[in-house]
Amino acid sequence: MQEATSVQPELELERHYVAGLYRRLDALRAEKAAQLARVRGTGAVGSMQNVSERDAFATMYEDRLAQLNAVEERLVFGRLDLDEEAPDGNSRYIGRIGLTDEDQGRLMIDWRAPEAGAFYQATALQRQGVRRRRHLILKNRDVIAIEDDVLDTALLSEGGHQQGEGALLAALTSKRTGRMTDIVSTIQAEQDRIIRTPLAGVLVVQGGPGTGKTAVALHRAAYLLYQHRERLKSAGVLLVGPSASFMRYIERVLPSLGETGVVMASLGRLMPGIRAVPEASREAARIKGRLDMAEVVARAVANRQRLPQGPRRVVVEGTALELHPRAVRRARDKARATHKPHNEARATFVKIMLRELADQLQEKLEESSGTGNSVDRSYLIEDVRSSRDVRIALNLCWMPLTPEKLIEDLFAKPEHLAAAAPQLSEAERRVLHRVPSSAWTEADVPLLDEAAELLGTFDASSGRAQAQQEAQRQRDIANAEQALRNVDAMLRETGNDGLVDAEDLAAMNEETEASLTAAERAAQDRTWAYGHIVVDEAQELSPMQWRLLMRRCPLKSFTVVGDIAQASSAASATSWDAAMEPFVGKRFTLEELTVNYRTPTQIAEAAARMAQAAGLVVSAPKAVREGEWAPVVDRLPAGTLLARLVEVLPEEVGLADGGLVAVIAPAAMLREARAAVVGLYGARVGSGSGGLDQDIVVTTAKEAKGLEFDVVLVLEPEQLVQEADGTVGDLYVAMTRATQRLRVLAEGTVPAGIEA
Ligand SMILES: Nc1ncnc2c1ncn2[C@@H]1O[C@H](COP(=O)(O)OP(=O)(O)OP(=O)(O)O)[C@@H](O)[C@H]1O
Repeated sequence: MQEATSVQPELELERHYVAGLYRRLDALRAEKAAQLARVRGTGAVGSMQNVSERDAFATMYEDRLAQLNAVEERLVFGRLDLDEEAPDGNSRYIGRIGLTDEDQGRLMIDWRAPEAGAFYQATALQRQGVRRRRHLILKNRDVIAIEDDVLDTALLSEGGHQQGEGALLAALTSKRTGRMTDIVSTIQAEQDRIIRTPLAGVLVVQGGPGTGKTAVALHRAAYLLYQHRERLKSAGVLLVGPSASFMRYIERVLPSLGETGVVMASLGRLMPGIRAVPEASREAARIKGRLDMAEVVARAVANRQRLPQGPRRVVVEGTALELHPRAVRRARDKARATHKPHNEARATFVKIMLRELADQLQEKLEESSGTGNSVDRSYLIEDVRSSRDVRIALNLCWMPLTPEKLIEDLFAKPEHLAAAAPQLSEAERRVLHRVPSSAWTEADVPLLDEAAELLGTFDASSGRAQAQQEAQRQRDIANAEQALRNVDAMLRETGNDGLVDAEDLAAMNEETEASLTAAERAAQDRTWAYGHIVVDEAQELSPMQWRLLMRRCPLKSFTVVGDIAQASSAASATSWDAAMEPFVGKRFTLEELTVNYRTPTQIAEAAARMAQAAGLVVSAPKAVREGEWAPVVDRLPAGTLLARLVEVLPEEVGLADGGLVAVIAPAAMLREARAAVVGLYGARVGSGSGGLDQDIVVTTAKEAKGLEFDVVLVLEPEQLVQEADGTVGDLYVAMTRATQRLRVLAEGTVPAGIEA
């Protein structure tokens, strides 16, 4: 039973309490700022150890200060009144972080703490000891309204309540800003259950459009970091989304939940140092996404370990030697038997070959100088090694390679691809052909990653780069441990006794790894093993992209959210079973979200009807609210679409009333549609999720994936379908981006179902 109260005394009481919470927040901020200034003020003198300790402290205070600053908005949003009288009373305040007073008395509970679970879970049927759940609605630092869910009917007789707009509805109907906000104050029970699922294993969350999958994924990342801070802070959490504009759309949510240590990457950025563009050819994307491309890459690597056609003559210090295919094969087999990556196994190959040639050289020298005159072997090996002939010959057999070079050659040299990919038809191989130095695409990234895995470090003939990396990692860890051991000394040195409490010390213990920027290191290190990976819009991933991500998390701890019906990329999954099977078999848990929080009923139903008419199996979620408008469809004579767009746009912008308007166009129309809209609105027009002052966006369905807008205009739906090889996934996505209003402009046929 939901009630809102405007009873003045209750409101006054909450205002008073919330003002106290903000005072405490201010005090903590001032305290941390002072500690930070003091630590910085100690200067960079002293031993390395002191400097690293000071840096560790500074990072700890910076992190805490950043967290305290991030929670300003809607610091507190709930109160639970309980049956049980606890030592600190029978009310609990729920907020973004935990707060205690100077005497460690509890003022507010972190929403992720187990005791806060009932705020999201309790119902009238299963009260979980909750008598009343109160939502506090804040504007800046002031409580402007309170709204009660009374779960214990005995309380109802207290009277004085009146119906009001729910906190949830208020959140759902608010204007969009182009940036996602957190939902921490209104997480619904089915979402909360998923957010709090234990860390281990693969959790797949299927949900139709607008069911809060992205929101749930982000809150789950924050929850897991809170619950498993020690483990996840050092190993890190990776969050993967479909595009750069999507990453921009969600980037503020985790910081607003006080979490900054998550590595976020779009599919084009999963390989450090590579900034990939979308794959233009759907057919190329489909082929490159196939799992057997892993074998193709493996064969391409093996093919770079070559045998000479026949004996090859090499000259060392004026003496002619022979490189025999037989000897090369023996060395190659031994090098392969090390099971090391290509560049690292090369060292074994080279060593054996140098020995073999040195033997020959020794024999020849001894022959020419008469028996019994032995020659110093170490000189011989050096002579062989420094011979240009030998270097060229050995490189031809086993060239050190970068992943970029291997994959570039694979697609630029038809004979390389033919040898590595006999299973592809000639037509398929032609699709993959491209000129050297082409831009890397999203579909190349997993191939580059596969190649990197099989090639190993480029500078590995000496193993130097790897050794350096390992040494740096060891130094980092040693530094962190040292800093911890000397915490007491540091406290004395900086005069911080008493200001750093046990909690801070514990936090430092946990965060020292982060102070060595686990997230930054992880983002730059292709071989980093994450503690958990969250994948959004996961239906789009190709098998090869999954393979890459599985490699990044050997523990196979994943949160995977998506909607199979929205799949539109060429190599996307047709079911979660099919997507997961190659990697975890049936060992994943499938959860479903069933309520659409974004799209009003009329639009949600139109989109579902259209999808079903096209034969798509959609889990059509129940929309949580009615909209003001039914979808509008303009059927237009040929050649008039853009003129009509220019005509109706001002009306739609007016109806958006300061909110966001998106024009979603087929790729082939994008340029002219943008020109038409820019002609009207100039610099107000943006792309992706829009910029600061860009409240009108012209974009493709692919770019709009995961985003939302108050008003959506879909141009030429039939063409959107054609561009996606006749599938309606993109159109379904486009229609379900609207939070208020949808208008469809069509010169061609209007797909069945859009109109009731
Ligand atoms: N419990 C909630 N309280 C308030 N708002 C919510 C809640 N759940 C979801 N929303 C809002 O609903 C909208 C849709 O959520 P979200 O983008 O996470 O859905 P989605 O399932 O990822 O959608 P899609 O698959 O269509 O991209 C967002 O504006 C989100 O903030």
